[in-house]
Amino acid sequence: MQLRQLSLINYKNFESKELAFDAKINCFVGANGIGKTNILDAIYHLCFGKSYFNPVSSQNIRHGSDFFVIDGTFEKENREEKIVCSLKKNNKKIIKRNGKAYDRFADHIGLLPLVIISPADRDLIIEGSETRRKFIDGVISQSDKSYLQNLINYNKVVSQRNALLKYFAANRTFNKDTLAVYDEQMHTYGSEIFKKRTTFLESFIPIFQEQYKAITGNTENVSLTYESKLKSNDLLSLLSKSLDKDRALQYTSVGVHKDDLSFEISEYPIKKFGSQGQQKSFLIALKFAQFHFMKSQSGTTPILILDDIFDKLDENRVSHIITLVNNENFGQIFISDTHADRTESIVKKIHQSYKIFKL
Ligand SMILES: Nc1ncnc2c1ncn2[C@@H]1O[C@H](COP(=O)(O)OP(=O)(O)OP(=O)(O)O)[C@@H](O)[C@H]1O
Repeated sequence: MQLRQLSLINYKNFESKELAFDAKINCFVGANGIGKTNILDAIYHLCFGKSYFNPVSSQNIRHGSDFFVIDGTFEKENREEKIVCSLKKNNKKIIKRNGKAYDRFADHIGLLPLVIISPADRDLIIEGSETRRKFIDGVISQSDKSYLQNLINYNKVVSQRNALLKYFAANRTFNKDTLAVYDEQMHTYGSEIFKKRTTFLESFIPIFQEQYKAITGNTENVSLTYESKLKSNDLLSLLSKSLDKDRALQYTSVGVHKDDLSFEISEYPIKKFGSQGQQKSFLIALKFAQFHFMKSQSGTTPILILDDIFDKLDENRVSHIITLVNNENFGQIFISDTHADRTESIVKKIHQSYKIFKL
């Protein structure tokens, strides 16, 4: 799959921009704040219907304008896919595929697989567990629509259960039977989510380990572990055990909405004990593993976006990444970097066709 052309109107700092891409490697180079990441984000926007960096859609409209349009022509399995994503201030966003607007944006997800690696991914290491759950859920949902539906149903039941716990506390009352209805539903949806997360991670973790070894030259010992209380108990008994606690807290303290991933280097949390380069390598391995997983699930080679990934990596690691990109049949790649010379010398080593856009 590849993106052939991109045109932007009033998207972030671009009033108007037209770009035609190389089928393999495209690099955006230029000074800080010039708009390199904004172009990458526009590509992400076309594939996912939203920005990777700014979830408030209206803030992606260029200051002083009242709409944006992103227009891209992709080629997937020898078919042209023309995607237009537009937003007018105070209106709903519209995403059109070959001239036809989607009723549900969720239907667009998965059509154009893409993996992005950006400095913002550091949140996966430093932020709370929600970011890591979102990562797993995002990867699984792209190839499994029923997982996404289960997740939506589960989250709805959790908020209803929380509202009920609050109601009980406010009115100094309690009804075991009403709560049991929610517990049953949480158990049904939650067990399915737990099963799919477990199966996903069983195949994902070895790919991740392989990628990390390839990036670092097998010099470090890292681990990625799925943490869930459902590993040792079913959700119904967990809910029953934590009933007194939940009533006191007025929210549901156990369930798959509390699952996490633990990231360790030499058996210590990478958040506290990993260097910046080690953390970056860990994130790149995580995203490369996502790339391979998505490729095997969808049969389509995702677009790969590498936003500013070379900073803080030593020459060895950069050269291992180049070897990986060379060997492993990656498809179209978009790269941003502030150093034009560094980028050119790196992409030359990839031995593929490339285009450099100086912004
Ligand atoms: N809605 C908007 N309207 C106008 N300009 C915007 C808007 N949103 C962001 N910008 C501008 O976009 C610029 C940032 O662009 P971007 O993040 O793409 O830079 P970059 O080239 O990747 O820089 P760096 O090398 O520092 O990462 C900033 O100057 C910012 O003010």
